[in-house]
Amino acid sequence: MSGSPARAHDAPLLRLVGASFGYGERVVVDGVDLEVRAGESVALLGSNGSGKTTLLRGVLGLAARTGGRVEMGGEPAPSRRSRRRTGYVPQAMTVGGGVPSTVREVVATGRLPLRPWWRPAGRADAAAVRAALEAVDMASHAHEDVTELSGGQQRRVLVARALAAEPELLVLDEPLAGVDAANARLLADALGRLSARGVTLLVVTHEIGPLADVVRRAVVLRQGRVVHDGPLVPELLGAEAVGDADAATGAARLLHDHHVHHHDEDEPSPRGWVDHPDTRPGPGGLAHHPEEHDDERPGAAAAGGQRRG
Ligand SMILES: Nc1ncnc2c1ncn2[C@@H]1O[C@H](COP(=O)(O)OP(=O)(O)OP(=O)(O)O)[C@@H](O)[C@H]1O
Repeated sequence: MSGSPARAHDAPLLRLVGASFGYGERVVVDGVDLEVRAGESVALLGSNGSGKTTLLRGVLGLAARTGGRVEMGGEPAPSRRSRRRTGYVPQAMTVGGGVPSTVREVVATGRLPLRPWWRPAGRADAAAVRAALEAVDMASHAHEDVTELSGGQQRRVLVARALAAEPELLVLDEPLAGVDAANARLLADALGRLSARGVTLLVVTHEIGPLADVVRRAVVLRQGRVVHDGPLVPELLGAEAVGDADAATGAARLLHDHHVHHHDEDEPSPRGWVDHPDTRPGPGGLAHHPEEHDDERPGAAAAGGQRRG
């Protein structure tokens, strides 16, 4: 492979090449190679402490990279542009706080990184917020105080906040942890719909549960290294939740001849799951980078993604 980055239209949405991440001197994720194509739904599995969260944080630039490289659409990441294309729902976070806010207000904060601070929210922002709320079935709660919602509903609000920035890649850390069965089902259904619309999902989870209908591919980490990367299959379901990497590796062997996770499907429809009143290509975005609001926008090709399924 040449040293130059792949052209954006050929490149996986996310690529890790020998990527290592850690804290201080300590390397937690060690030399991981991983490619996620636009439109894929990938679960990141492994036992406690195997490095799942650190890998996500490394991809997002929240944990230090100690080796290798990360690319998004063939370009070095994290970058301002890659952050715009990525939505992040952190682990075990709720929306509690001293100041009462409505659900809609919280979700609207997901739009802040996309516009200069002096520009008031416009129709495109309103449409994106509405679509994000509808995507997680929370539109009917738009005017309620978030602090009065259940934990599971709050989790859906946080997913909506990430969606409000119209990300191409949605990264979720244990989205179902502590969520009751009914809300877990609703959340999984919402993720399934997003996936069907072309949003790429990378989900850290201990409990596949209802996500089994959504996730197509499993990457299992053990002590910071990938020990399985392939289809999510029943053999693996029995092993992953308890972090049984040996069983996962066995499943990987069973699946050796079934590299089905990059199956070609119909060409994707653009990501446009929000009907904007204006037609400017929607950038991705990360709700936690309010300082990033210049007018450099990813082009329509990047915004639409090149779904390979
Ligand atoms: N901020 C930090 N500073 C130092 N070490 C950390 C930090 N965060 C995590 N670690 C260590 O990195 C290792 C991997 O943690 P990480 O949270 O990535 O694992 P995980 O697979 O997500 O675990 P879990 O399933 O319990 O969330 C652990 O040993 C943890 O103690």
